[in-house]
Amino acid sequence: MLNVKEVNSVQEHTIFNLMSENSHKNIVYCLDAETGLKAIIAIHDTTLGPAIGGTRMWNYHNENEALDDVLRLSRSMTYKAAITGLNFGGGNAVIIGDSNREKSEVLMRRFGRFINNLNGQFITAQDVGTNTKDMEFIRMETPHVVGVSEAMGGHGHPAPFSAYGVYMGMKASAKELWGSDSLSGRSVAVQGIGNVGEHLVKLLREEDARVYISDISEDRLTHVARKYDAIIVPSNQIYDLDVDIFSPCALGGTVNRDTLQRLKCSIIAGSANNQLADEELDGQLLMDKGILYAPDFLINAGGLISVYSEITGTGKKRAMQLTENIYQVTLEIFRKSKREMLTANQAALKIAEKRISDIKRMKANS
Ligand SMILES: NC(=O)c1ccc[n+]([C@@H]2O[C@H](COP(=O)([O-])OP(=O)(O)OC[C@H]3O[C@@H](n4cnc5c(N)ncnc54)[C@H](O)[C@@H]3O)[C@@H](O)[C@H]2O)c1
Repeated sequence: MLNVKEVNSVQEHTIFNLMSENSHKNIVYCLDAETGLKAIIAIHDTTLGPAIGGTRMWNYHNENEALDDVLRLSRSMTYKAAITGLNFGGGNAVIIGDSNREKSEVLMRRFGRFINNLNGQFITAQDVGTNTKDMEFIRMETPHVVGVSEAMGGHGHPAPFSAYGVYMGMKASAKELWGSDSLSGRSVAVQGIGNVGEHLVKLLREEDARVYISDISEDRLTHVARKYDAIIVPSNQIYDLDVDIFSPCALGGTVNRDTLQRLKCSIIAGSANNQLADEELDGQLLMDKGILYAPDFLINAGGLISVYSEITGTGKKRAMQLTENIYQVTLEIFRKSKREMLTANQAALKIAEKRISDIKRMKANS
């Protein structure tokens, strides 16, 4: 059996290895016995600006699962900001716990103090399990938070912008595949109808698409099905539907070797971060199967655009215009992917990485 020193060195070795695998810059563990706060903040890259990213509260099975999630989420924020042309770096935070039972004002405010200690290196906003009210609790302890209500000078929840960007990415995918970007009469399966999913269902139904929905929350299902006349399917059957488009809007990793054997769609376009369990392998499998994949970190950037305009004061209208541009960028990515024989994900990553390295060089030389 390992002694404490050996255990520590094994853990240290593992975490450092994980950090260096994707060049993460910083990881902060936040623990507070009084409030029960257990959180991890990961900063991936700050070449373009301060790291920005959501705070997710989720009942992770263990710390490793939380660490894995925050490392992947923070990395995708770096590329999301880069490809969208924003001057932000990538970061993310996760709070370990059940957001329905364990969230409180003091817990969020204590977490806000940890963010404040980073002196602006990390700015946060809503994600799964956190809402506008939580961001306002964090704001009581630090200015480094966005997504607060309009009454407090913010743009409110960024989800409508995220959903609009996903919708634009979906329409661009339809244009690429079918020659028309109309989604009228098309069938779409939306997995996860939370903040983003519900707004997306609204947009799709307004265009007269046939929409199937799944969620682990019965309340959400009943609410969204009634409001938008969407068709409920059991969670485990969403992958087997014979639909045109699959839209993952819950958690990451739902496009993987197992689900790819079941999916019958022609397009995958959704809001969830890190949809591909294995970017390289699953990206290639998608290509081999002839499924067009709209890269998640590109088409779900509407929320980031919204909080960027909150910080810069450029207004909601401008944020919507920038979000609409996701349509054009998605088409460009598909063209690059065909031209250079890359998966769509690789093509998008290449553009994002180039912007980061160009700016890094420019800064180093001036
Ligand atoms: N909120 C934003 O503006 C934004 C921006 C970019 C990316 N995203 C990503 O989009 C996704 C959704 O974000 P959100 O803000 O709507 O979160 P949310 O918490 O409001 O909604 C997530 C929904 O998914 C459901 N869900 C969880 N596991 C599920 C499963 N296995 N099957 C079906 N449903 C399941 C939850 O019950 C919930 O209703 C997340 O991956 C998030 O990181 C969100």
